Amino acid sequence: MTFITTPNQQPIASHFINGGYVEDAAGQVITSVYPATGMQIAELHSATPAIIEQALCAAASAQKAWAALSGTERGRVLTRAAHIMRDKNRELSVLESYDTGKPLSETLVADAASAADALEYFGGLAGTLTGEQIPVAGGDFVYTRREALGVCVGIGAWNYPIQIAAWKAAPALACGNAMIFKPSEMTTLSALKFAEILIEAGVPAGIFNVIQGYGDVGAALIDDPRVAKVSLTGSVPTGRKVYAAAAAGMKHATLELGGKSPIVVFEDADLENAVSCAINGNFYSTGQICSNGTRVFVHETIAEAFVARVAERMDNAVIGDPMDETTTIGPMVSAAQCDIVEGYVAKGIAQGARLVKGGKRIDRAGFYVEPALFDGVTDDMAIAREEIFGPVMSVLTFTCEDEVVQRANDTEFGLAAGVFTRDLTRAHRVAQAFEAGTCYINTYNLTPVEAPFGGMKSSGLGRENSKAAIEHYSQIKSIYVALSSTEAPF
Ligand SMILES: NC(=O)c1ccc[n+]([C@@H]2O[C@H](COP(=O)([O-])OP(=O)(O)OC[C@H]3O[C@@H](n4cnc5c(N)ncnc54)[C@H](O)[C@@H]3O)[C@@H](O)[C@H]2O)c1
Repeated sequence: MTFITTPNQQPIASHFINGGYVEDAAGQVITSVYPATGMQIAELHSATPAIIEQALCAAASAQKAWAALSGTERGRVLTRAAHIMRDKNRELSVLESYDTGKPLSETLVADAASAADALEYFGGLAGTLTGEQIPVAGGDFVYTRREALGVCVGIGAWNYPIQIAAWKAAPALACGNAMIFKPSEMTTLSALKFAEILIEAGVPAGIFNVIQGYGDVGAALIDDPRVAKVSLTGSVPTGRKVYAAAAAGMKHATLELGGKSPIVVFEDADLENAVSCAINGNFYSTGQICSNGTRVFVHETIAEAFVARVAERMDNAVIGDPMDETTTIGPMVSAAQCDIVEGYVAKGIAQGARLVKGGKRIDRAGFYVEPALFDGVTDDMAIAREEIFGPVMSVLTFTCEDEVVQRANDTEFGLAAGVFTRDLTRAHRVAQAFEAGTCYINTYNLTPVEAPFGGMKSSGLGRENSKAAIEHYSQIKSIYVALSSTEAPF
């Protein structure tokens, strides 16, 4: 086994407010750990009330001037930021791999690159955001303006830190809002670099701020009357708390939450394609993806062949050093996340599922666990009902379409779903019957910025990416214009 080094990744300071780094050492310590070694790479501080106040003041005082620019001017800056991100893709990817433990083979293509896509897409859209002119009785008319909400708060999860920051900031800034972003306390580093890049591109100071902290910092931001909106990426329990806090202040909310998504493989599917997509849809990012298809329903006539092929291909996984570009499975983000996986593997076995392979903690430094494959899983088992957020694939069998659609939808979640079949009408029929925000036919887990992404049921509210995101970062004002005088009854 090769020795993995743990280079220091200490940022200039913990927070980025009003165009520069800021520190307040009185804040609770947040230790950043490299998941491949378990060793510290940085030490930051949670935001104190003084830091929170500084960020709110900066955002509130910068926002109106930013909103007063034309959309084209705002878009030009965001597009420039996209180019800078692409130029710095390797540097950002290396940092993201240190922060999350995800292999560089992934971060080079999926993290900063996706963030750059968001900046480019919403930069292009910014100049096209217009209202409409509505003729009404008597020659009068109404025109509408699409206006910014004001100060928005973004709160991130730890699995895709820079992508989450950009998926929230790009539409927010395109619409003329300011943002305060609180990364997950597990992955504090890349949002600071993202803030630096926005400044370098010409985003005015105060328009995008990063403050670190645990849940209490996120909660304090949402409660502040200067905040108009919160967008959270996180778990369902946190989503419920954030939605309740937003409701109390009558604020806008976008919630990107967890899932337990189904992949349905019919007997006529291209088996190798379905196997590839199930592998990606369960083990990419070591299974730490909200939309993963962790309930794989396979038609009973091909289930044996499907499981055998997945198991065979799992032998080709390269588990190891995230910085080695041949590595395809890195560590999990934390020891706690490994414990959760081990707990679910034990529950799966105890409840009668067959562990085909994997699922064991790997005896080495860092937070490594083998990807796990279960078959013989039934709908009532914990591994088929609860979000694990780790590399555990559960294979269930089915007999007919109506039955599998009903079982696929029998969950509190509704984030994503996939169907694999060569029958075109069945593919569309099943995709339309899925109760999920993002559905796939003969592929899985692709999230291009042009397409809406988000959940139904407990998986969330609102949509990120695409033109749909604009609705969630702007509000419409109607202005009635009278062309004649108004009569009064007296
Ligand atoms: N739907 C999506 O787009 C998407 C994407 C990635 C991850 N996720 C979900 O995120 C979860 C994993 O991430 P996690 O463990 O970081 O989630 P989490 O819910 O524990 O934390 C998410 C964020 O919320 C903050 N937070 C916690 N309590 C808060 C409160 N009361 N008020 C405000 N903020 C608070 C945390 O500090 C963190 O920044 C999984 O459930 C996963 O499915 C969803």
